[in-house]
Amino acid sequence: MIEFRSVRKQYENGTVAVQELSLSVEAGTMTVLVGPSGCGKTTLMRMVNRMIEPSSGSVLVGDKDVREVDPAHLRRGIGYVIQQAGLFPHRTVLDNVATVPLLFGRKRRTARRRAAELLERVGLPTDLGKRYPAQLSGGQQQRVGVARALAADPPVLLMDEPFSAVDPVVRAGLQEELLRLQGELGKTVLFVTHDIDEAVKLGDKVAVLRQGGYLAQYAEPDDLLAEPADDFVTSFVGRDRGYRRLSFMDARGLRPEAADIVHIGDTSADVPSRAGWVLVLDAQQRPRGWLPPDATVDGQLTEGQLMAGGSLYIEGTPLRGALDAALSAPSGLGVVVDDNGGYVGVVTARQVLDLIEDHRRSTTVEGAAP
Ligand SMILES: Nc1ncnc2c1ncn2[C@@H]1O[C@H](COP(=O)(O)OP(=O)(O)OP(=O)(O)O)[C@@H](O)[C@H]1O
Repeated sequence: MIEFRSVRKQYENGTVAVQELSLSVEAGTMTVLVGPSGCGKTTLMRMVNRMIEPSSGSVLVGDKDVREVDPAHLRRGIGYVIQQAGLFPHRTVLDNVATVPLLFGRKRRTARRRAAELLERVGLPTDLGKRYPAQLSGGQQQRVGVARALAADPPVLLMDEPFSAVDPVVRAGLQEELLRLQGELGKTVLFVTHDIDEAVKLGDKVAVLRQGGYLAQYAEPDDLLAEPADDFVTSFVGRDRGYRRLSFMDARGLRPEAADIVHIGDTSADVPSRAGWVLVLDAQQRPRGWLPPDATVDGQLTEGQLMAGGSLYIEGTPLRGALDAALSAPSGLGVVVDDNGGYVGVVTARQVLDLIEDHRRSTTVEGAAP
């Protein structure tokens, strides 16, 4: 869908921003360009919508060389999201988003209706539409930027460090939102960041660039963490890559076990005689916390008597969450819940590690020469 064929960019002052570089982005997938400052990410991205022309080589969008397409026409099919959202400060949020459908000749009322739909789609309450960009938080502005880029329903989205100006918590929320949106819309996305964690979280594939505009590696996130191509990529992906790979590891084979349980409101007579930790659930079977082995229960069990639990692991999600649940629980037992937050069972860190070991053995055997 997007293809770079031996593209090279040398600026007039002699700087070579991109060396002869080839890579292709499959339709409906998200590729993240990542690398340190000045390695040519933005230059490469801007060649797609002809904001920058390559010195040699070619860029294809949907099998067409972009040089053969009129830039205005080309850009209609390519949404563009930048850092700080780039909104018009003197137009309301709704009108910022409606600008694009208006440009395409839609009637004002239709354009506004479409804009309101898009605001909802990116997770913003529609009444924010009446405000001006300065009256929104950074994260909300970024969402408006995404809504505006989607307004023409373009098959391709370019996103240049869209989330780097917001704090880490808001940023994590925006990333989740983008993954959800992408799951619904299936755009072909090229996303630039200098943050490797963001890259492996978002990308179906990740292109690591290094200083001087070289492509160091182009791979799926799990492969990038498992087998960095060289020392540069190894140091760029960071030290805890083994742990981070758990984010991609399938939890099939994990067998939660039954814990000792009681419910809020139970009395001391209901609490099992025990040497170990007891998990406390509410009436909807949702975990509320733990009773330590030596705790005594006076009268009815209340939330005030509990020790806070660790993170909860949602059954079926990647193994990283299971290990985190086990390591963060005071009991050492990671609580497994279903999609609705209902108690399923518990797992220990040992069980998770054994499963990882099994995965490793089976992939080594599969990958071995016959
Ligand atoms: N118009 C220009 N004229 C000359 N050199 C430029 C121009 N634009 C960018 N460069 C240089 O080209 C190289 C690549 O820049 P580019 O902006 O593509 O990198 P980047 O990876 O996006 O960096 P950052 O993460 O800091 O935004 C840098 O050395 C930069 O100084």
